[in-house]
Amino acid sequence: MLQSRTLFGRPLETSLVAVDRAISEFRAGRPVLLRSAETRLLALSAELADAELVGRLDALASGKAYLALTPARLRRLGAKNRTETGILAMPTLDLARIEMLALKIDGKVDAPVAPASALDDAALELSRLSLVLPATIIVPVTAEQTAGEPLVEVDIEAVNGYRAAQAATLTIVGRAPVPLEGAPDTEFVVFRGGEGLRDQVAIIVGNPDLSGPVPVRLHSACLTGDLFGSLKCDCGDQLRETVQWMAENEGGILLYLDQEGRGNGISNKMRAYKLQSQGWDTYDADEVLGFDLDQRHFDFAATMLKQLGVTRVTALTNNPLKVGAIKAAGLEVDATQRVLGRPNVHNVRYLASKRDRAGHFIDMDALMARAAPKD
Ligand SMILES: Nc1nc2c(ncn2[C@@H]2O[C@H](COP(=O)(O)OP(=O)(O)OP(=O)(O)O)[C@@H](O)[C@H]2O)c(=O)[nH]1
Ligand SMILES: [Zn+2]
Repeated sequence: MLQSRTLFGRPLETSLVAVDRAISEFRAGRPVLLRSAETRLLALSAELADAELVGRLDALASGKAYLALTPARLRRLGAKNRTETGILAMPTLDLARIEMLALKIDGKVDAPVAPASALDDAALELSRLSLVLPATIIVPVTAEQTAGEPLVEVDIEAVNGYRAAQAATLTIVGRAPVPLEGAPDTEFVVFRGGEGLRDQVAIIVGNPDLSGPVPVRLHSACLTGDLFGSLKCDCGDQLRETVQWMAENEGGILLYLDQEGRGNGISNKMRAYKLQSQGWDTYDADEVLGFDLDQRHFDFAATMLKQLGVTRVTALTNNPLKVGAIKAAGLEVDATQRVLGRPNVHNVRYLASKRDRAGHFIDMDALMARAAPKD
């Protein structure tokens, strides 16, 4: 067994390292070997497959290959009211068919959809962790068939336990004062681990009183909005206005979380934006790509807060999901406070969709009173 071997006295493989390796391999468009006690299968990202590799896997598959798809994608392909992951048999692995089912806007289910196994679900979880499209080509294999291949192998439990294990290993790796415009008394604290593929940052503004409810904002990364002032969303305004508000009041903590695109990653967010430019709303666009309303988890953010000594918070958000997640993770939420962005012609539909489809507490009249001069 791999686990009993060591590297300079360290276990050669921990489940976290195994999944990290599997993510790298998966993102590079290579098959990963997923194992349960009974079954072994090769999992390959549908988005990254090419004809040559698909041909080789087809030779190995003896007609037993299939494609695993999320309920969201299956609904978009015409499987009405689908709520479970499903698989479509691929007696021959055919790249054009894979692309039709996994990627095309006008794709349609063209064969019966069978229930997925726990291992298939883990294969899709691997694609989500890898921030590629959630559609996975699967080839069941025997140990003999892959003997000698330098495959990265990972257990189903390791994949399913990865997010929790990442949250449990969160550690502060650096902290320093970073004076900000309008908030000169600010400290950045960097944590290793958590969600996404990068480190997380806590921005402590002023000197919040940790014995009382601390004003806290969980802010998911938005490259376009936060950095470039994109007019398509409200993120940049929310980010800067929150920091400003904290600096002008009793301080607070903003967690800047590596959850670009509601956890879908920047490439999928840009695909969703392309669909939005063709008329889809923010949630329907994500569904076409195979994603649920929201991919984010916030339990690791609660762990960051606990490590900073916070037990009670005033949550600065309009998103009920964030409030629920902080409470579920064992922190007290004393109050919530709305974070108004600025509406403009480009983001008003997005804001209305958040209110109507994801239950965000957004008062459109209060918001419209703040219409930005820049549009
Ligand atoms: N998939 C997808 N993600 C988007 C889109 N527009 C913005 N985002 C992402 O949505 C997330 C917004 O996160 P937050 O600003 O933390 O907040 P929120 O969930 O809207 O809740 P609030 O706390 O009320 O702001 C960011 O990760 C953005 O990158 C979109 O059209 N599609
Ligand atoms: Zn944004």
